[in-house]
This record gives sequence, C-alpha cells and structure tokens, in this order.
Amino acid sequence: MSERMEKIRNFSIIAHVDHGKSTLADRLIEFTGGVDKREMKDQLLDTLDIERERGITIKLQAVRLKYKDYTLHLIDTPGHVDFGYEVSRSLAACEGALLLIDATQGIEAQTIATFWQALNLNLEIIPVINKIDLPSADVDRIKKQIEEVLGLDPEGAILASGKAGIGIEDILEAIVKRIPPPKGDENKPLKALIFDSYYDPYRGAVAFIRVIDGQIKPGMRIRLMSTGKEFEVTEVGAQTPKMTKLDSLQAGDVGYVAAAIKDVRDIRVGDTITDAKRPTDAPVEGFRPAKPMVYAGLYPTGSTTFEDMRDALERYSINDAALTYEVESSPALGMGFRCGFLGLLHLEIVQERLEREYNIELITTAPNVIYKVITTKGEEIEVRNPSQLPPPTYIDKILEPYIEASIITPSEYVGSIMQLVQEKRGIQKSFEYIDQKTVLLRYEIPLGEVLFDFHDKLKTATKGYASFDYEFIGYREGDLVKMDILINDEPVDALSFIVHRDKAYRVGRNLVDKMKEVIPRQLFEVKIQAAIGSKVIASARIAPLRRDVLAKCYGGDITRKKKLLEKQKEGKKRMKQFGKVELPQEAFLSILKAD
Ligand SMILES: Nc1nc2c(ncn2[C@@H]2O[C@H](COP(=O)(O)OP(=O)(O)OP(=O)(O)O)[C@@H](O)[C@H]2O)c(=O)[nH]1
Repeated sequence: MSERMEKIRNFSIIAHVDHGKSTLADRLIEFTGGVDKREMKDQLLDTLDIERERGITIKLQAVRLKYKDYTLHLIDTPGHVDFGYEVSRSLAACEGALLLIDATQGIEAQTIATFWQALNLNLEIIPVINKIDLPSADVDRIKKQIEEVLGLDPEGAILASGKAGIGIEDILEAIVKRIPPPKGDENKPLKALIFDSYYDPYRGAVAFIRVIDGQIKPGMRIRLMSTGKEFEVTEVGAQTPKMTKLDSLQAGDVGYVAAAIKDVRDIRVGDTITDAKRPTDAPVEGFRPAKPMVYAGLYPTGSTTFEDMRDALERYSINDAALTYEVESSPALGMGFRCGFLGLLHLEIVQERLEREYNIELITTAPNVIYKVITTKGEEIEVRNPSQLPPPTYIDKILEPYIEASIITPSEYVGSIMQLVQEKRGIQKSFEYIDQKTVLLRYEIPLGEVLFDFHDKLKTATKGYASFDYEFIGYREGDLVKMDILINDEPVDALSFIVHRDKAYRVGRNLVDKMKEVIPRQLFEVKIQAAIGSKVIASARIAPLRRDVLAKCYGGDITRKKKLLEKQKEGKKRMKQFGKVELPQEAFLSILKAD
C-alpha cells in the first residue's frame, strides 16, 4: 500500500435522529480547521433550506478534513428510513463509523438498524456516548447496552459532547488509530463508487464518489457501468467543506466529479464509474436502481396548469433521481401525474418544494403502496393506483409489501404497542429486553398499514418514547378489497383505496365521518358514501349552507366584506372542484386518519 493511502481514513457518523450527528460533524470540521465559527453557519452539512428547517439530513456529502498528517473523509448519511439504500452506499464508501448514542436516551431503533448496516459491510465501529454534558446522562447504562445489545467492548466507547466540545480529540485519535486505511490499487483501471449526487447549475450533475482503484482526472473519458453512458470529466475535487478543485482523485480518496452531465438521473447512487478506455473488469457490488415504495397522484389546482406542473416536475427531477412520474388522467381530477417516492417523507419534501420553489398549486391524493395482482389467467400486474385494481372476477390474489419493523420502547408501553400493532395486522417476531427498562420488539407489518397513521399513533401510545425503524422484506398475499368513495352518488376515482376486508367497515365509517368534517358546507346538500363494489357500507350528509352569509354584509362595513371574501379565497387554495362540490386537500388525505 502506498504511503499516501496509509494516511487516509474514510468514516461516517451513524446515529438515531437527534442524537447529535450534525453537531458533532460541525465540531469535527471546526476542530480540524476547515472553517471558522463565523463561516460555520453557512456551511453546515445540511444544505437545503427544508432540511435545515426540519433538522433532517437528506443529501449526503463528503467533507475532507486534515488531522495531523492524515486526510480524513467524513461522509454524511441521511437520517431517515426512506433513504436506507443511500445510507448503505455511503457506508460502503467507508472503512469505519462512529456510532453515536445519546447518553440520556440510550440505544434506539435507528441505532440498531444503522449498526447492523455498518457491521454487514465490515466497518470498524467506534461507539461514542454523546451529550455527556447533560445532567441526566447515564453513561453506565449506555455502556451496558453497548455490550449487551450490540456486543461491542464498552471500554472502547468514547465519552463526548458535540455541543460542549468534549472528547473531540479522543474521537479524532480513535479514527486514525482504530479505523484501517483504505485498500485498493492506484495502478489498476479506475473503479469508483457513486454514493450521492446533486445538481449544480454551474457544473451540471455532480457525483460524490469513493475511488476504489486507479485515479480520475479532468479530461478523462469515463463510463457509468450500469448504463454504459460515457462523459468527459470537467472537474474533480473535494469539499473542504467548500467545493475545492483538485488535479485528481486516487484510490482511497473521496470527492466529487463533474462531467457536463445534464441529468442527475444519469448518476445513479450505487453505480460504478470506470475509465472508458481501460475499463475495470467488475463493478462495485450492491448496485440497485432506485425503486419507489409509495405512489401518489399529484394534480394541478388553482392557477397552475397541467403544463406548468409538467415543466416543474421536469426541472425538479433533474435534482432528485429518486422521484419518478408519469402522466395520469383521473375522471375526478383531470390531468395530473402519478409519482413514485422512496417513502412518505420523500413525498412531503417533493410536495413542499414544488409549492415553495416552483410556485405550483397542487393536490395530492392519499399515498398508496404498490400492490401486485395475480390474475385468474396467471399474469402478474403491478397496481400503482388503487382505482386501477382489476374487477374481482379477474383477480386470483392480491399481494402487498411487508416490512420488518423494530420498535424500542420503555417497557411500560409494551401493552399499548402490542394493541396498536395488532390493529395494523402486525405479526410479532421477537421480544427482547435490552436492559431492565427497555424492550426491543420486532414485527412484520404490511407497509400499507404503516402509511396509515402509524407513526403518530405510536408516538401517542408511548408519549413519544418509542423509536421505530423498518426495512422492506417482500410481498405477501392479503385479503384486500377496493373501497370507492361516492360524492352525491358519483364515484371519485382519486379517493379509492385498498383495505383489508376485516377492517373495511370500520375504516369506511371513520372515513366518511372524517370527510364530513373537512368538506366545507356548500349551497346544496352533499352526500358522502363508502362502497365496496355496489354495496354502500357507510354514508354521511353535509347540510347545505344558508344563503345569507354575504348578504349580511350588504350595506355594512366594506372592509369586513373584503375580509370575508379574502378568507373565502384563502380557503380555496388547495381545493379541487368535483362536479359542483369543492374538495379541499384534507378530504383526499382523510383516509390516512381513518384507521
Ligand atoms: N446537551 C447537548 N445537546 C446536544 C449535543 N449534541 C447535540 N445536541 C442537541 O441535540 C439536538 C440534535 O442535534 P443534531 O446535531 O441536530 O442531531 P442529529 O443527530 O444531526 O439530527 P438529525 O440530523 O435530525 O439526524 C440539537 O438540539 C442539539 O443542540 C451535546 O453534546 N450536548
């Protein structure tokens, strides 16, 4: 191994949400002199506004730090279950990981999930007990958990506080002493793993890479192995944390590559970059094309036209390779798009950014998972829109996606969790005390059930003390039926959904009640019905509005009248006209609260 490579360390910080990952990362950058305090604010690892507001990291990036005569690459990982594949690719670019545990909280669901991911990739794991500055920190308890739950030597754990700057040097020392340098061969043909990408208006689509073998420099012709597409490198560099140009990136290095690539979808996370003239014989293992898990319809409303929306989606998806969309037309909502997302958070982010950054007014239909139907002819069809479920006579069986969920909770809430999971058709797989007062539960649950308000209910049932993480485990048969919603006797296709037969009556009943609450009164009576096939199972009526709301203002105060009209206009936002009835956004999402 070259002397240069011996002085490189590549690592990530993995942790449950809020255990202090960003704060520690900032502190490491600050300590190693990357930036001074004043600059810090603008250069936090989280760059997008929405991420910062929500305190969630979505885009991973890689920062090069200098410590003594070592070069450290700190690779950021997204902290949400929607982005599990991205996390695994970022970890694949590392030789080690800091496993951060909040000393006041202890091990939580995501701690274990990311720990397993890192372990499966053979990373050197350094446990860090964080937030020891807090009076309620219980270091002994955490040490015990580290030993008993993770099977790691608790003596190797570092005590730290990112906030108070405690243990920062110990962490850096552990990184250089305990994490091995990268393996690889500078003289072999180029082999580089893509672990993230973003769109830069000046550079085009930019890939974040870990070079495994060989080197990459400007002028070189590169090939992306999953598609065979070729590009010429215009720039390579590293984030220090500013984007800093370099002459080359070599085996063991982490950095960015720009190659006048117009579309970020050409840069697939997990793909391998090689030299087009002298290609490597095999790509890095583990590539998987991004696969949406959740679909929803997005429809233009207000002054936004279908064309505006198509244009915005086109521009938006240049920067988000995981979003898929196709034109869909709904009898109720007109022309719109069926979009595929990695998960619910991803959906929310897309929706918010389209509204805020692209000024799009839109309505989203309730998200649904992808169902698989085996027809009586033995064909398999993917159903991404519940209204397109074939009629029962064509269906042999319906399959739905399942997840394995891990829930960590104080033991007093186990009873309420069991009840909740049972309502969600979960099957308990294991029950394990991780210390005297904390339990780890594993369940298999249909993913569709988790979309329906699981998170909030879990929070309520455990006063926010339980943590939750999951992974996809495959498709299973379910006794599922399609439920249609009728407004004034007309079915609204965009409100159809698929539900388990045993719960259909309860959900149908709750749904019409919820809709009754959110649909504003109109000048005529509105009838809402839930039906399976031709059988109506629940219905509700909204009494008509009295005609004299505005009349009252005539001759009266003009500003009051204006206010009233403005208020009505505001209320119109995110509404969709269905026949004569106006349906607000909440009506489309009522199903999420109906279980
Ligand atoms: N007392 C104390 N608070 C800390 C420490 N580190 C972080 N915090 C606080 O804990 C909260 C979460 O910290 P972050 O660094 O944003 O956590 P994170 O793990 O990056 O969160 P995500 O990006 O959402 O995954 C913030 O309010 C921090 O100020 C620490 O060492 N001591």
